[in-house]
Amino acid sequence: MINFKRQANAIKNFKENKHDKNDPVNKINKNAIIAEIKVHSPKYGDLLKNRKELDILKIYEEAGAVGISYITDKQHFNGNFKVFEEICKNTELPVLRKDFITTKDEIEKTAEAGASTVLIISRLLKEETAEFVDFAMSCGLDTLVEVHNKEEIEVAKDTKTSMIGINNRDIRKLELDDGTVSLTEKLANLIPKDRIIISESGIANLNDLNTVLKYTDAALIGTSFMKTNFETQKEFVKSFVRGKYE
Ligand SMILES: O=C(O)c1ccccc1NCC(=O)[C@H](O)[C@H](O)COP(=O)(O)O
Repeated sequence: MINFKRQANAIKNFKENKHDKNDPVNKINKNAIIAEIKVHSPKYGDLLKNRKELDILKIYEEAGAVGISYITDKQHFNGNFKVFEEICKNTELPVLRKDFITTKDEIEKTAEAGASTVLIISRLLKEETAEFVDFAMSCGLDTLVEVHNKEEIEVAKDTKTSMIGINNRDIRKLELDDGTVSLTEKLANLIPKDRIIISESGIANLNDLNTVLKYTDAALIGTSFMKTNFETQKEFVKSFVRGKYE
């Protein structure tokens, strides 16, 4: 029995059943998309625009996302941990907490909130990355270890993480760069195939998506989904979930 609350399992299941015409869900849901409820972008400002996070959650669920991401960092992304808890409570989908985690207390807090996955940034935790992954796993969480260059991939490979995320943006620039999906093309082949690979950030359209999905198992998308207005958001996200797969 697949536990869909576990992000790594959900992505594997999505991939394995992609071509199964008898599976009523995966017949139409072709691409594994982690959809981010992103309330603020350092570059574009307010992205929520008077909408409610839980309404966006519903739209993402109905559009067939494989998981949900939420940034709890307040300083740059205007995140709110209480909202994160509400999101976890109100969905059967696995939820990823994105933040600049540097303490084990924050990992425990993430598990207590009912999240599936916690982001572990190798650039931030350096030689402590493996220890933080082990700790998160002992709390029952999946881990997404984020990398942005070859050296960070080496760090990620030395951990037990099930998922490695290539961030197409340089997080040090706090999103004032647009990111480039060519980074995923460049780095994905350096990651062992026994890990689930996720391309994160800067995926703006179906061309970008098709590019990253040639190399990865899933894509994490926030800004372009949030910039679409409420009326057309479901169809827009659906177009990414069902998009042409080469
Ligand atoms: O990625 C990080 O290291 C990170 C850590 C803490 C807060 C935010 C962080 N990055 C921003 C994002 O997570 C992006 O919003 C996400 O990857 C979606 O990207 P985009 O589609 O370009 O909005």
